[in-house]
Amino acid sequence: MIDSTEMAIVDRNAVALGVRETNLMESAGNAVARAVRDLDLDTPEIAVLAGRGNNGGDALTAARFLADLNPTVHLLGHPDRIRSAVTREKYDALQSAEVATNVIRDASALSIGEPEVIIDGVLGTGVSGTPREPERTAIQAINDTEATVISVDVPSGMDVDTGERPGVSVVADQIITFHDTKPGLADHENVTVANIGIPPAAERFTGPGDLQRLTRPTDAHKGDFGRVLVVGGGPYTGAPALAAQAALRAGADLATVLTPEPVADQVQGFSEDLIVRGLPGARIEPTHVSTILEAAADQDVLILGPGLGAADPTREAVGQLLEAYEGKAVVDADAISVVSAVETDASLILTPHRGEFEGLGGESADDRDGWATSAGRVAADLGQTLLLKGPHDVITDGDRTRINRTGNPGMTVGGTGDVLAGVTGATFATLDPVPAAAVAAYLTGMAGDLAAESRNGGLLASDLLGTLPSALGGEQA
Ligand SMILES: NC(=O)C1=CN([C@@H]2O[C@H](COP(=O)(O)OP(=O)(O)OC[C@H]3O[C@@H](n4cnc5c(N)ncnc54)[C@H](O)[C@@H]3O)[C@@H](O)[C@H]2O)[C@H](O)CC1
Ligand SMILES: [K+]
Repeated sequence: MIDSTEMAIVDRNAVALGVRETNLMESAGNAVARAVRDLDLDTPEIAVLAGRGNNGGDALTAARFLADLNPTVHLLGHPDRIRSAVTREKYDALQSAEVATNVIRDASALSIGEPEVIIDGVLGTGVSGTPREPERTAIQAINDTEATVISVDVPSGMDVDTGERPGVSVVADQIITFHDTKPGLADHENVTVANIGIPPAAERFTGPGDLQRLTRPTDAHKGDFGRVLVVGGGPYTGAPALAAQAALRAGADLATVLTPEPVADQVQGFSEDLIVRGLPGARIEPTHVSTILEAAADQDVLILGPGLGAADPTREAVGQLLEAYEGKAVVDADAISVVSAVETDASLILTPHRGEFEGLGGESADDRDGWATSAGRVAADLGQTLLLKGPHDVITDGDRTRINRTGNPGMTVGGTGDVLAGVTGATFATLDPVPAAAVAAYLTGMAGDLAAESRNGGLLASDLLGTLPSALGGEQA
């Protein structure tokens, strides 16, 4: 079962793996054509109703596979308004093959007669709201016939995630859906899931499709995209600054750093973009917990750990903080080992490297699947989400597991973990834990790959601050 957001991500990640969209559409169209032939009708009259999106493209492809049965195609709109090149390519092939086509410029021009079979390629997962003209008239015309109706992917007009039919929608005899079933099809008794050649890797591995989760509405305003609070520093000063800057570069609106007084000026010195507040004393300790909780109250995500050090008072403070905090937090570095010792109602993403992971009771493994299994077990035991860093990162909450393959050996340089923690804080502000960690791992690794591309060696963690915006924009190394 996969919803339309995940399907669009998987679709894009399949293309990034090298599976061409035109081939996906060929497989989709062929599956629909096979369903028509399986009706075993003797030279049936077939009407193909195609919208201007890729759902229409699938239907046009099916028409070509059925050309020997002389189908009639009804294209809803002028060919020049076909949305994608791949659908336009299928349309052009039909025209070259002289398959009978009516271009429906206006709903009143639609006349589909009394076909025995209708292929419903009017609207698919790209529908938004109630069907407008001429799709609306097409849907009604389909429902007014006695034909056997085969819907491409989803019955046109249905919201495939909810099954709702806000306006008119096709009453299908059969639905040929692609790759995996969809939530809205659960109640339909005749759904066929067609494998269209999208490999499981397109779901398991992160890719550029994951960035679709970060789309921003245009009417956004300050703070919509996340206020993050970094609690770090003490023995170290660069770490909290890197994490906070990375959060901003990855899309957070505001980054505040709470750090011990003696280093507050140094941390501020790294960047005027940060809001830095000092806490009394040389390190974070239990007396600071109430101040931190108060500051965290109007933030979206806490990033706990960069540069904190492992002194006992600091560990004690981290434990008290986690026991009292009920929001979202990224837990990194020395703060990680405290998590297994406390009860918390917070929603956490832990970002351990392998050593910190073993400190949580994780078992080392000699292959990626072994690490993934072990990480799933630790995540399930903790009831939290893990982003286990490695040559390939493992993201898991014990139920869903993703693998991130971006990044390069140059990123073992100090500070990249702080950057990852910051990026994760930014994504976690607007996404659920597993998608947030998956996008963050992909982005940080891609930023590292882009930075490494323009150098041979000598990568610095701060270089990633410069390439994160390109990675966010979908640029690939
Ligand atoms: N997921 C896969 O692996 C594959 C999916 N395929 C097919 O692609 C469609 C989704 O295509 P998309 O272009 O995103 O959208 P649609 O074709 O569903 O519709 C968009 C089309 O319709 C117009 N539109 C949107 N809302 C309305 C409305 N309320 N009234 C009228 N018109 C509307 C919009 O303007 C566009 O023109 C998926 O379902 C699959 O069938 C791939 O082809 C194969 C792989
Ligand atoms: K459809």
